[in-house]
Amino acid sequence: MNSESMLQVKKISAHYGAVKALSQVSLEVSQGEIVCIIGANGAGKTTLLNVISGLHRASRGEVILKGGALPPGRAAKAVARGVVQCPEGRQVFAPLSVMDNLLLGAFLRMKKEKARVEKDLKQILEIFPILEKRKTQLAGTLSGGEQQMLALGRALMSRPKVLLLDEPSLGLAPLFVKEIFRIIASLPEQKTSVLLVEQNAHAALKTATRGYVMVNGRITQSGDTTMLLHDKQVAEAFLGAKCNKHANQEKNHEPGSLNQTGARHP
Ligand SMILES: Nc1ncnc2c1ncn2[C@@H]1O[C@H](COP(=O)(O)OP(=O)(O)OP(=O)(O)O)[C@@H](O)[C@H]1O
Repeated sequence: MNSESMLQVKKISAHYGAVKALSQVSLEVSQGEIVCIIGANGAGKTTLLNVISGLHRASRGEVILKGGALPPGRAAKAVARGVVQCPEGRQVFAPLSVMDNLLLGAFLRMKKEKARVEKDLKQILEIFPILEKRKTQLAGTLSGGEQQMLALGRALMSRPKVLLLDEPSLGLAPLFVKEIFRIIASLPEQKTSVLLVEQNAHAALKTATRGYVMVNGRITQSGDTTMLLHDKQVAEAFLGAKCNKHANQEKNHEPGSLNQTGARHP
């Protein structure tokens, strides 16, 4: 990693009763970096985001933001420190207008930074023209793609240091998917660090600079996304036939150097 570390996850284990969902998971995100986690259904990706955002308490390990530990299981504290999660399934406030949903994203900043919040609102409406068009419409009446834009816009209204994105492209039409990833790719310009969880592994690996592969609650591979995109195991497991073909063309590439130091994770 070549710049300042923003988020560090250190040896996190997490359980649901007797079920172990995460085992010794460690990862790092630098300032203004986009990092993705890819993995099959049930691999533990959402659980990891929930641990980072304080929604689920880990049984072991710690989450460090800019050098200081986040108190485990304290979601409000995590938000106040700048860690904001955009959950799977959008979860916008259906009976409120688009505008009110966006303003709720800036709830903690409203008293002290009113002028700044208004400026940010203007900027968000520029980034998401669809929300500008529908700003008085009730959020529950928006299409799925529009709700996803709103959820992302609302998260950005809090000016997060670290944005945790859980399946932002889930169930969206291709045009919306393209637009969502275009916006995500632009976030480092605002110095926002992004940890992106996606089933659409190809789009995630194209958008992020580094990636982690999660299998059964463990990180099994990590490294530069260009490398992961060309890794045979990743291609076979997550990228489908089209990319398999691409990966097979690179038969001589031995995927042995997948983390930053060139070693595969155990
Ligand atoms: N509330 C819960 N109670 C019990 N087990 C849970 C709970 N939530 C998740 N799990 C289990 O923990 C494991 C990890 O689930 P998690 O939702 O983190 O996976 P995921 O990688 O995000 O999956 P998906 O891509 O399908 O959303 C799974 O085996 C799941 O069944």
